[in-house]
Amino acid sequence: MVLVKGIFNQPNQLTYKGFAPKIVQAFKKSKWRDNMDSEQKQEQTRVDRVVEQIKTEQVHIEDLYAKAQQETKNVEKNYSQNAKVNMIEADDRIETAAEIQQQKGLVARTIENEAILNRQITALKELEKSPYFGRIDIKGQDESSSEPLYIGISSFADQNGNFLVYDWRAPISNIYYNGTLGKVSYDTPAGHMTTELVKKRQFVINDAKIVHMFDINETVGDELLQAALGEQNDEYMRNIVSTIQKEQNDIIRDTTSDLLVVQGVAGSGKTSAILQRIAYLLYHSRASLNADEIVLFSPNRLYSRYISDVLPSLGERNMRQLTLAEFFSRRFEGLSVESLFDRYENNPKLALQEQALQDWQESAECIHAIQEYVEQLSVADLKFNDINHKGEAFFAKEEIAAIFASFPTSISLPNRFVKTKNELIRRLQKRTLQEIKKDWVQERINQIGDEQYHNIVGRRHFKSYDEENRFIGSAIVKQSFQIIDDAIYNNYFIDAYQQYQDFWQWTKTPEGIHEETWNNKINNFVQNLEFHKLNLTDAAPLLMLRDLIVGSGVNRKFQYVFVDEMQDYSIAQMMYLKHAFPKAKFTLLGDSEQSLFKDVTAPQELLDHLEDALQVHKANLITLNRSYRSTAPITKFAAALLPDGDQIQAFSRDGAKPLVIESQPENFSSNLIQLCQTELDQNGSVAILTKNQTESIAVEKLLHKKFHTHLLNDGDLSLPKGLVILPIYLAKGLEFDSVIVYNTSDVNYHNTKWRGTLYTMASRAMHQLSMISNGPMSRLILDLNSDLFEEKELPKKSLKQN
Ligand SMILES: Nc1ncnc2c1ncn2[C@@H]1O[C@H](COP(=O)(O)OP(=O)(O)OP(=O)(O)O)[C@@H](O)[C@H]1O
Repeated sequence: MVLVKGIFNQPNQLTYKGFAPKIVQAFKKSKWRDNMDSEQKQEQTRVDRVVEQIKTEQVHIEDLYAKAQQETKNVEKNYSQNAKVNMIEADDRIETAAEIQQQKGLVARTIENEAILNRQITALKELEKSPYFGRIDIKGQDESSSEPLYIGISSFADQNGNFLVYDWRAPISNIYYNGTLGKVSYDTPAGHMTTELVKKRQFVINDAKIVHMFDINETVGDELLQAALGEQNDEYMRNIVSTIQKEQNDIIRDTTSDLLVVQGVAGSGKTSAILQRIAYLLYHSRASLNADEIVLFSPNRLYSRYISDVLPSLGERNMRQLTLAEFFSRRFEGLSVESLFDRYENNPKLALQEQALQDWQESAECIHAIQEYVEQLSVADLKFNDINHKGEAFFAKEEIAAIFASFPTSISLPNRFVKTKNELIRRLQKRTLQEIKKDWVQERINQIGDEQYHNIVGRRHFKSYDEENRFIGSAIVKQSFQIIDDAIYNNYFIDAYQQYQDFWQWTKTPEGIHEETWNNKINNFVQNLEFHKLNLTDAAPLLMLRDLIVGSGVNRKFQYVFVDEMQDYSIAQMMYLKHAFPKAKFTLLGDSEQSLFKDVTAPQELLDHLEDALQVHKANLITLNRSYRSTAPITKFAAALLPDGDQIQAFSRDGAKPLVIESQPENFSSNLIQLCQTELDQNGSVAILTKNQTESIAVEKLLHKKFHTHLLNDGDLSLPKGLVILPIYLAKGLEFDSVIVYNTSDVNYHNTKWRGTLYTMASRAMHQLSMISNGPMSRLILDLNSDLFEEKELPKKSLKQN
């Protein structure tokens, strides 16, 4: 047992969920019992004192906040007055513009100031309820006594600058998470420090009252974790700062790796770890990193919403969040890019040849082939498009090619492309000036209505009729030529799709892929284009090709990229992300066993592939094998579904064994209804997980008259309480109090390739798991050791009642 010493003030009241009665008994008799009252009293006195100071500080900050709000109002008022004046004369305009700029800066600063104070108030309110969760007593080498330090969600100092609470992210706090009693070390900006850890204590403080106190020796005691995990599922994920485990702490505090790969079993805290990692990074690089420079690729929008509260609860702003489908859609305007879910729903089975081709397209070799192709391109190979205006070529492709060819080949392809763009813009400006003199423009000027005149002219004064005529003419032509300007700006004068086809003709058919499969692929690509569709497998290579030619698509602003559920990404997609965010450090998390689309890859092999493909200097692999989400019986059951599941360690939390219910077709509906009712009676959130959307729709039809059901789909943004029905791919990253896996019949889950899917479904359950089949149960389940589950025959009587 990790517990060294426990101190309870009121042992009889130890009803806190998750605390074993054995522990309570042990401490009732414990020899430290005599000290308990006085120690906890002392700690409570300190809590009271700190809370008093927090309250005083809160009053002070609230006062500053009120003043800041007033200041923002004043500055904004000033700004809008300044913005109105002096727009008539050119000189005045320049002066006003400068003033407005200055005022804008002022507004932004006061708003920022207000936001900082607001965040401080929120943090203080949290601290007031629970000022800290940990205490470490450390003793320097030459010191005779130890010094206690208290650790909480944010730091708090008294008026003399003495820290009453240390932020959990402060260098010294690392000892709390990492150190066992004895000699410990920690890193500070000033270097590596060593000290002696003489005491480590955990607190549960609710509403400024100490509910529990433990003295522990190891990272963070199981007791507190038990309590945290025993609670019911929330609509939003919670932060885990008071119970971070050692391996999770390694992920959170890694600041040196360019590529951090985390392979963690289901429920091992990968998502939690990255969110606390983001909070940690924001704290440590406060001056040089802000939340807008971090992007998290999430599996779906439900997940995005589910995790959206963690960073704010730690006093930080959320990072940007995107799904891969959203990212691609933004880059292919006008095309509908297949999502992972479309692929899963529509095309689960590929013939061997098609699979081989898809594997190639998703590999590093495909991206390398694209790079080689682009390097050898000559002007003659480039597929230029005419830029059209009113059905005619405004810039013919021959003219564009000639401009391009006029730049020396010593200049890189993307640079020649940019120069071509600039030349086209120059030519467009010249033609704009010529166009003004044309009859159609003069006619339009003569017909111009009052409203349009005012829109164009505003409050300007002209010295002559000619000047006014030129001004209005230029506005009319610019409006008409806008489409050309856009085409140049968006690189529409290169036909990336034709170029991509050319790449397919140029590149050698990879080994093992038949010529026919290859040609079919090209035809299929062209056909899809006609319907404005693009296969997901084509997205990364096509974007890479386009970006390498035109030199676009790169965002150097982002410093960190996080990818959750990385097992659902291809290496080609990862390479594209690295290309798109060249300055970013990458943290990739996943569980290859939860892959719905691919085979399992060993963690080290995956890291080697990624290290190679992403060309990073410092790569680090961390594996997490302990699963926290589910009770031990559920984790053991889920692990047994996998051929190599024995590496998964269950966290010791008791619970009922998973239920396995085989129903005859005639009883299936009533059994399912009965099961739902039982689960709803006992749990806040119950999810029926299906293989796909079609099944989900069928379940909803069956149940909606009996229950208030929520059928979830790709577009849903929030996770309601009660009974939800969703396909497994939408449940990625989520968890529910109770999970019912729908129709685990042998017909539905016959093949061993479904093991990963069943594992993913089972591992979504926190407290209760049921598998219900229509007809004979899947062998994948029945073949498990029968100790792992409880087979349940639902009583006929109650079935009739339903
Ligand atoms: N150290 C911890 N303290 C308290 N709770 C934890 C801790 N680690 C994980 N958990 C809890 O365990 C559950 C699973 O965590 P999380 O979702 O981060 O795991 P995951 O590895 O991303 O899971 P999956 O891959 O299955 O989606 C969450 O409820 C989380 O709050």
